[in-house]
Amino acid sequence: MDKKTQKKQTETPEASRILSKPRIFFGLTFILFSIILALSFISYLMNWKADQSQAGTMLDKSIKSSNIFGKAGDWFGNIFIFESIGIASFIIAFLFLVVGTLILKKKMFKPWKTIGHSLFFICWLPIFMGALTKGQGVLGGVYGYQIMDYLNSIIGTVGLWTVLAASILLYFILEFNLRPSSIKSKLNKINESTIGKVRSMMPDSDEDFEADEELKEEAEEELSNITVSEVPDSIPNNKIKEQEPVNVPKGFPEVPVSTNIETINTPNHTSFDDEPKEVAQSVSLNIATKPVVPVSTPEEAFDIRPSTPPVQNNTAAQENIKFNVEVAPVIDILDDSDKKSQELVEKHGLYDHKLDLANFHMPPVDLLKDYGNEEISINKEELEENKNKIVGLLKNFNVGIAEIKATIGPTVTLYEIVPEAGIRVAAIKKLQDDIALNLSALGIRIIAPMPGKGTIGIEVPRKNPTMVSMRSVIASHKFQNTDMDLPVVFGKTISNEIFMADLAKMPHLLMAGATGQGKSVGINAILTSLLYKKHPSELKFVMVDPKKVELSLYSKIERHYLAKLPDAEEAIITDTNKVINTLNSLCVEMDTRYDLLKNAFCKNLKEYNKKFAERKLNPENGHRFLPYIVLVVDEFADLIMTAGKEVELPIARLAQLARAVGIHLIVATQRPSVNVITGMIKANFPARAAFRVISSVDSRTILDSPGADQLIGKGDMLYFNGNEILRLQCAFVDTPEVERIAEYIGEQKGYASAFLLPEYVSEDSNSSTVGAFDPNEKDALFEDAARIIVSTQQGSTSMLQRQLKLGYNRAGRIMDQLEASGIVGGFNGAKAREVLISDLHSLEQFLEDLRN
Ligand SMILES: Nc1ncnc2c1ncn2[C@@H]1O[C@H](COP(=O)(O)OP(=O)(O)OP(=O)(O)O)[C@@H](O)[C@H]1O
Repeated sequence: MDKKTQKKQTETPEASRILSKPRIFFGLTFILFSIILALSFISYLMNWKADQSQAGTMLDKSIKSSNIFGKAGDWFGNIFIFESIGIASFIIAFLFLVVGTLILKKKMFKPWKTIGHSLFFICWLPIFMGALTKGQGVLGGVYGYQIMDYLNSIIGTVGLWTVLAASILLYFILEFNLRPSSIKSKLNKINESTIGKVRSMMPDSDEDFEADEELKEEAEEELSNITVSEVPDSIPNNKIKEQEPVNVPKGFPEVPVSTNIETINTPNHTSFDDEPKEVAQSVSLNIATKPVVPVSTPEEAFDIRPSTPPVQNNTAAQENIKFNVEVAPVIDILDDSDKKSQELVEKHGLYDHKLDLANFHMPPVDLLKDYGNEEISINKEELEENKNKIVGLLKNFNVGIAEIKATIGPTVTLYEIVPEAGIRVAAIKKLQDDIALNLSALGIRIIAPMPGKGTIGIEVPRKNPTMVSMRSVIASHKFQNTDMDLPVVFGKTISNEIFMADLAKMPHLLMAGATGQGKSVGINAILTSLLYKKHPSELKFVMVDPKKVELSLYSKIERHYLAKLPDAEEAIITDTNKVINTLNSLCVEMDTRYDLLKNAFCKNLKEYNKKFAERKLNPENGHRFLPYIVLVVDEFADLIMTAGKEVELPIARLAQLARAVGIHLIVATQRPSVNVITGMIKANFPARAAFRVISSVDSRTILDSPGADQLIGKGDMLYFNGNEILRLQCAFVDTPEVERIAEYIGEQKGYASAFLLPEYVSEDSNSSTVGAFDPNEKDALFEDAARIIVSTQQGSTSMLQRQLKLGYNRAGRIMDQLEASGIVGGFNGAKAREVLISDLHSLEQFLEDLRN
């Protein structure tokens, strides 16, 4: 069956029209035979009396026949007309014609319908002719007469005629859909000459033998007549034909009157005036298939109201019901704390974290050096030379090029190649190393294929690169109008666009690059962009610089932007031991921040600070405005070498958890080897920046792919954002520029000290750091704190914060005093401290002793 359908599908219309020879032969034979039969019958009817005697004398040459087809004609006439069905024999001849046309693939007749009609008349006509001629003549044939005679004897003459009339009537009603309304509408239509029009527009109307088809069309026209307002005159006839599925069913089914009837408008309503039920039928069918047409004036609508009284009653009833609509007022339910915060906001306004340094001025762009014209110059000779080199080289590897396009960036030109049809990118990818070797000039990087482009990219360094100055990117519209939380402008892309990323979203950055390749400049570019965008109250840096010289420039901004441990002399940490304490202190700060966020029901720092600004968080409960903290670690390899796991663990912990509380890490290293950038660290630093590294192994360590070893240095970098690798030219900011910025900030009024990180006391230095207890210096809340701790038996600083409504630092100091006095044990990591006094009575005695 499948084969058949396939065959059918593959046959073109022309092919299907070509007839095979047997087909032609048999088709024509049938048609010819039908003609012979018909002519024989006609001839027989004219001479049957004379010829009847000749029947059975077929082989007797002496007897001549008057039939135009001779004795054969006589024989046919005798067999079919006389001895069988009378003039209904013509239907037999006609059926031969139908079969002939079907064999010849002439779709003149619908075979099954034609056979159906023919059979009816083959049965009906002989009886009718038999009854009409009362057996005289040959018009009814022997069968016709005998059946008529038989029926006559059973049901009588009247009964016979009734049966004949009823059967022909039923035939017309069922087959041709003849009912009074359609006859009437047909007559109307004829009057309006629409049938003539429609038929003339139909392509094969002359071939349309079927009377029922014609009647169907008339029924459709009748429908289209009802919806004349919707069907423009210009709609061709085939549009009307499309309505065939809406054909009026043969059995006149009862169609319920739609309630939408009133909205139907028809200009022809007069033709249905006397038959409202019929109208309702047609209309509801229309509703099912066509959109309802709104009525402008109800008078123009159908006169069908009697058939739809419930609708009117309903409408009337609906009109009488009073219908009130009330819009519920939006009830703003404020709990006590919300009310209080609203009152505070009304009284003092939103909390402004910048107020402490209200007169602070952000550094102006002028502090950055103007390096002059940064427009990219196009060197046509260089472009041509590189192009020829690339085309020639790829030819050596049998890689044809269909198209080549160059995009000139600040330091490199990207040649995008569309390979010739048939050359697979995978094949070129295989050749990547060979091509790179052949294009051995430093800095060539092949990207096969270019992500999302289907081309191959070859990056070739320019002979005269254009420098990207920090000033140009900071002054750019893009940077000035950014809404990023921690905007970092790296430089420009290969297509000379300014590239920015949000450190808050990165959320931590791993940087690598061999010495002298631009890593320090890169860190300065990052810090500069943050300094140009963030107020000192919003951002604090924790700087770790084992090399001691790289970040020392920033010491001037200590009281504005830097954070340090309470006991640290300098904010920029250079001592490995202090680095460990600082990193752990950051972990404590992270935990504290999580506690604060949890108590404030906030998911992240931004939400928390917003709530705090709206005065919804009480500072007495330890809440405070939380600045972003950016930890910058230069020479990470050095730290790992000296402190190993002690550094790696807090870094990994911070990297894993700190993003939500606004602590972000920038970790830079010269040697991106696997023992420095361990799997644990790498997994938590999705954003990576690679300057030129020494080997492709290093490149793979930092970026998980080669390429960083092919860079040309001087700020040429690859940036991996977790999805794709981008080649960038890092913005250049020189040391004097950074100095100027630091000076500008440092000269302004700052905080009393650097932002103090929570104190972290390592287990082995417990006794040494918490000094001896001095009762004279004890905090005013010392005794209250001691009572809380002993009564709850929990040595927790955050509990003290909550209970005594203290800030973290004061609570921490009290806890240190409690430890020094021997009420609580030493710092116990994440766990609460041990409480050394078991009950309040003992405590009171202890406090009494202390007082004395
Ligand atoms: N973005 C840049 N644009 C132009 N030149 C740059 C850029 N970055 C660095 N350079 C040049 O490269 C030199 C070295 O840069 P940088 O000091 O940043 O290297 P480094 O990788 O930090 O080296 P080290 O690790 O030894 O400190 C700079 O003095 C400068 O001349």
